[in-house]
Amino acid sequence: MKALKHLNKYFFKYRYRLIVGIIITIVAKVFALFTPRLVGASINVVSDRLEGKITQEVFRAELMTNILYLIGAAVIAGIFTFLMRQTIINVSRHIEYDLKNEIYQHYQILSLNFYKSNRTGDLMNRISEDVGKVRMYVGPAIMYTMNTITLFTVAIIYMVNTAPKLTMYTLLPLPILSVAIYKLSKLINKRSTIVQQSLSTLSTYTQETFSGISVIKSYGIEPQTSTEFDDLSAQNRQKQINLTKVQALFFPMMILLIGISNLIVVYIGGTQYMNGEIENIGTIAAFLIYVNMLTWPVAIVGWVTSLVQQAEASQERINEFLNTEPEIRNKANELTPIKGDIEFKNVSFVYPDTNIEALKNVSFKLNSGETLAILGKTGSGKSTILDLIGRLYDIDHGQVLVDDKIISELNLHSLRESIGYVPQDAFLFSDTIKNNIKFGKEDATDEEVIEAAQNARVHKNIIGFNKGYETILGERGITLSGGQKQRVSIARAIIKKPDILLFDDCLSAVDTETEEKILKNLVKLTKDKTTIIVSHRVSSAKNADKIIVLEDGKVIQTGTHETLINTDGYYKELYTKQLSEKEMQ
Ligand SMILES: Nc1ncnc2c1ncn2[C@@H]1O[C@H](COP(=O)(O)OP(=O)(O)OP(=O)(O)O)[C@@H](O)[C@H]1O
Repeated sequence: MKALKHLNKYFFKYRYRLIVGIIITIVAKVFALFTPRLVGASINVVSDRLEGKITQEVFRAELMTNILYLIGAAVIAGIFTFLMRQTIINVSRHIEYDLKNEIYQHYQILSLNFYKSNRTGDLMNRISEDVGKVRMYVGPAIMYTMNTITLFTVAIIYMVNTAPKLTMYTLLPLPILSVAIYKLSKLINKRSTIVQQSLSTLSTYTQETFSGISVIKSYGIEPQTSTEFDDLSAQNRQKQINLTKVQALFFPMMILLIGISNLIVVYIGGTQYMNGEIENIGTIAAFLIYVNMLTWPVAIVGWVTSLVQQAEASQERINEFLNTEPEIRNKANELTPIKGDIEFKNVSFVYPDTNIEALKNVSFKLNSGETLAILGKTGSGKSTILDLIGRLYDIDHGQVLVDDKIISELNLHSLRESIGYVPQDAFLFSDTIKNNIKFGKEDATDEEVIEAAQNARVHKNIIGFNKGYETILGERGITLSGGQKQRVSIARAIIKKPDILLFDDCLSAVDTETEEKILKNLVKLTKDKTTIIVSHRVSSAKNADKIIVLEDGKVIQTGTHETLINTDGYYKELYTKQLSEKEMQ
């Protein structure tokens, strides 16, 4: 129960509703428990009449009163049972909502490393499946426990008062039932977890095949994927059948034990009545109803125990993530306005998960408003430099300075707010093009959206679509070409008018002519902004104030376009190669 302590703050938050819920539960059960007594009393009236102890008038009047009480008690019990669900189950839904939000907020502040070391499916499971299991503890488990406690207390007090010996015999099979149900529930849970896992394997496989359907079709491997699906599906079927087997035992077991209890009441109760140990025949009828009313709550004790165990395991998994500290922490509470000077001083960086040394002793300085181009072969560390400027990782060796301050001492929000970042793989949400661009600046006007799209030279493409800026992208919408995606992503970054612009090889999918035009627009837009352009093309780098060339994490060349084309090395070779390619076009 240690892990579940995390929920106490929520119980406290909803304490009044919970208390009302518990009172309502008690009232509902107390009224429900009038039924057996009234039925018993009615049978006694019948028996008295048969024996001639009461007149026909008294018989009628008493029977009528009992019937009216029965109806009244049933109606009140019904209303309160409805209210009981409305309060306790509603509280569990509120707590489920709060817990999901808490987990989501925490996910948001965790660093990239966390996302790399945990699978997305796992993150999603903990926020949905596990929270769902915890809710079962908060709602049904509490409600049924209260139910059982009330039923037992009220019923047993009455039963012991009327026939103590019969009570003892009647209740004998109930603990056996509870233990049996507990064992069965555990088995059911174990097998349902196996079914869940197999279902998630099946859906992950299906989702992947659908996402990669074009690759599957072009390689003509549909038959293989069908066979694999068939195998997974067959495994799933077997697991479902195994689950059904144990589930099918649940009700027969209950019926068997209820039957035994009924037999005991009839046999022992009957004998005692004949011996005169029990005065009224109605007591046997009342006991029969009590036994049937008590069986379900007793079975539930077993079920609830396994619910609580599952909730405990789920909450432990949730707590594991909630207790994960974000690696990147904001150390400055005050906002720090950013001007845009950037300096790397002997920076070395090793990716913690792969141990790859992506940067080795890198140094450069860029004044606010200047443009830096970074070139180099693939895997040479270019994107890593941009990641470090956005402080997606903290470094161990050297210093990254922004406005002459160590980056980790700046307010994290101010830093990221001042950066417009265009990643290598443009990621667009399944939303309208307009909203995708506005993502960079939520309160942007339509004019601003259009201006940004024009500067990224994607406006004409957008108005060519039937719904223009309202066109939906993504799975249920249209698919943009690689170059169009890159340009929407550029529009998203420039609409923010940030002080620092980072372009990570984001023109690779556009032709050189469009690249030229976009770069021209960018020169205007980035005049007073610090800009870093990562590229494989000299054409993207030639107008930069500074150029650095990376190889295997080290800076191997620094200069301007003019100095570098006159120096033997990577840049000059690339320039000559790309110049001749251009001439050949
Ligand atoms: N998130 C990461 N986790 C672990 N290793 C990484 C990560 N990102 C990059 N690396 C490794 O760090 C090295 C530098 O990668 P980086 O992405 O900075 O190169 P790049 O110059 O931008 O390459 P490209 O031109 O192909 O984009 C590579 O060896 C890469 O495998």
